[in-house]
Amino acid sequence: MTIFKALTIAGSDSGGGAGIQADLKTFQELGVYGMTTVTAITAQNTLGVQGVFPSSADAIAMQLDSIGSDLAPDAVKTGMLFSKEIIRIVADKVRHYHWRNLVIDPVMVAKGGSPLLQQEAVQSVITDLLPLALVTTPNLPEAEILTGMSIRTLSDREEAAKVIVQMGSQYVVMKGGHDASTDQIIDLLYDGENYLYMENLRIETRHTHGTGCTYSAAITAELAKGKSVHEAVQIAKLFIQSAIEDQLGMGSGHGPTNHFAYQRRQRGEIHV
Ligand SMILES: Nc1ncnc2c1ncn2[C@@H]1O[C@H](COP(=O)(O)OP(=O)(O)O)[C@@H](O)[C@H]1O
Ligand SMILES: Cc1ncc(COP(=O)(O)O)c(N)n1
Repeated sequence: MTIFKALTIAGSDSGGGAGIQADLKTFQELGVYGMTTVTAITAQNTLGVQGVFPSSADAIAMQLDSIGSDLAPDAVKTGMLFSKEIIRIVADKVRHYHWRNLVIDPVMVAKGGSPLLQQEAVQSVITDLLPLALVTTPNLPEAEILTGMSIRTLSDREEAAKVIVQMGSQYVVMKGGHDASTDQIIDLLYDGENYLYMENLRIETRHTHGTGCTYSAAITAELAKGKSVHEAVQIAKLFIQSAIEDQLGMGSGHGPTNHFAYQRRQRGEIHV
């Protein structure tokens, strides 16, 4: 049996719902061997981010070299990258090791409002990282910051996706969870030619900590197994829907999603 390997380059979330922890749980649930490069340690729980401690440049470069020189990942994702310097190192190593199947989740702000990317680093995401990306997964506020556009209508979303593809990402998944004006959540997948809309009813819950991390990790895991981007995104969508729907109810703030739920559903242990 071949076990495929995926690498997450992201921040650690002590609360276990987002970041590296969400990514590894998702890889494991989807049958993919997970590896990590920790870009920062965050002290974090369901109430917010209490501290951010970026890793040193050497620590990041050496983790990437340890993996690159021995354990060739089949797919790679990035999450919290925090600074220009970290982005530059990551981009250099991705190029050096010829890592394909790169998923960029352009994490900027935690749900509670704490910055996870310095403002001055946004331009580095655009110039250093997006040209290397197979898939970029911005939420609506991130898409606005990357493109400088105000995104109100569906045609604004299409236009912004086009701009992100022009910046170099081959595919864009624009996540619609932040559009509070409707009960219908609309994610958009753009491949440079066609737009695919994926719609679902908003699940009423405050437990959405780590949704973006989990979704992009599921896409990465499926790409590692050799799935096409369209197949990977569709499986990831089912994964995140199950994880949001089957609530764990942990913590007194915005709790984690349920990484067990997708497999439990596949095994028939829970029903929609
Ligand atoms: N309340 C919800 N009900 C159903 N799906 C959701 C909900 N919130 C987010 N999602 C889905 O979770 C994924 C992450 O979306 P989003 O919350 O927009 O991104 P982020 O976590 O990066 O801010 C998307 O596929 C989105 O459609
Ligand atoms: C270390 C870390 N990385 C990313 C997020 C974003 O979380 P979300 O997936 O909810 O946008 C987070 N809160 N903490």
